[in-house]
Amino acid sequence: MQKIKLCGMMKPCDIEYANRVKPDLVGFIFANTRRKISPAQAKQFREALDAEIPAVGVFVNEDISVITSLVQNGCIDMIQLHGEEDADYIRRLREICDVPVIKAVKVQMVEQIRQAAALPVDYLLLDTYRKGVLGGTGEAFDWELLREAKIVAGDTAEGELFGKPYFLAGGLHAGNLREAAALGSYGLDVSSGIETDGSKDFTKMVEVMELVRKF
Ligand SMILES: O=C(O)c1ccccc1NCC(=O)[C@H](O)[C@H](O)COP(=O)(O)O
Repeated sequence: MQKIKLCGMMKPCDIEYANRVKPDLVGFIFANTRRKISPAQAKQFREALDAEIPAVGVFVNEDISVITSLVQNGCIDMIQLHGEEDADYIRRLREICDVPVIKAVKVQMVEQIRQAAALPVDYLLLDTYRKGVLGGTGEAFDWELLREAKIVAGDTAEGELFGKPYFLAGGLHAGNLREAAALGSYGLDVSSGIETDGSKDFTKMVEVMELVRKF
């Protein structure tokens, strides 16, 4: 069954919703966007969150010491790098933090995916490129690029690209999830698609989870 990550938990009620709908992972944003939460909020959220649901900290070119402190304080269980973090940065981070790492790729061409897969990370997350926007665009990228990547990579393992399990992200919502799921990723990542007027929407979270659990 494909994993589902519900990203951008911003309020205590979002954690209550997550505990009820039980995604496989949730995301806490630490990058400078409207979804950013503080380390103190992350601590509170992690304590309130079902112990079986890993919390993924999402960062953009962050100081390694900031990430390390959040891991060591038990605020996050996984790391998602959403900026221009290179192999050297990731190696230094991994020397200190013994948790799984996801590298986001804002897909404009297949070669970017191949290069990201060569990094010392556990998972890839394919997201939408939009100039000047760090993430959470609410827009899908051209999935033809993913179909092309699958042919070029020639992986035999389900859910992998160039040997790495990958999440499909970017503009997913109840209306396009079936098509997205059929592309065969390891996991699906939804943020804007479970929001109304910029806040997480319990009804949309239920709808998305029910759909994904049926595929
Ligand atoms: O969501 C954000 O605000 C964000 C900001 C900076 C870096 C990453 C961010 N989101 C990371 C995610 O994993 C999102 O779920 C992913 O970008 C998809 O978002 P959406 O298109 O809104 O579903």
